[in-house]
Amino acid sequence: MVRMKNCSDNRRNKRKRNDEDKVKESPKSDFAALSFLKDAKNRLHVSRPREVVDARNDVPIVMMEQEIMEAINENPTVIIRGKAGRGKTTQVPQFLYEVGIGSTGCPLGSGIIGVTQPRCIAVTATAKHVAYELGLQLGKEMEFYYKKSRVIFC
Ligand SMILES: Nc1ncnc2c1ncn2[C@@H]1O[C@H](COP(=O)(O)OP(=O)(O)OP(=O)(O)O)[C@@H](O)[C@H]1O
Repeated sequence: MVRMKNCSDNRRNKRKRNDEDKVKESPKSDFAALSFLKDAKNRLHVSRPREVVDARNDVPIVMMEQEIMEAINENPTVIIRGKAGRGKTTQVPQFLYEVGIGSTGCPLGSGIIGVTQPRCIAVTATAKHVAYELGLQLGKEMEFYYKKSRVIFC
């Protein structure tokens, strides 16, 4: 599980330092999939508008991109727990998209990056927001559906 950190909490800061030590002790470079994800040629080019770049800097989860991607690389299932508005829904799909997950040749599997939402209105709003942040055309490069299952597919 990746748990999002609250910097004002001393206990969590202590845990953060411990986590950093663990990362130093166990280099992750042996994983084939991680090599793929780190290889710049597999990354998809995303050109975000300046205001999007600035806005994303204020979203807490963006600072945890590397930690989250390493967890995804090493585990079949990853649970990310964090307060509302921290960026789980809108940012994690962007992390995946940018490194080429879902694209042909990815060792973690090709296909789609799928996001679910519990309400129709959230489906539309989230899809529009993520498409805007990634500079993708909704309906062409990114799709969304809300039928009985209320599932959004990006
Ligand atoms: N449709 C939207 N329009 C504008 N800004 C949005 C939209 N959706 C999300 N955001 C912005 O992105 C930030 C992260 O939102 P996101 O939905 O990814 O958080 P979350 O951690 O998934 O929250 P929750 O647990 O409630 O689903 C929000 O704080 C908000 O500033």
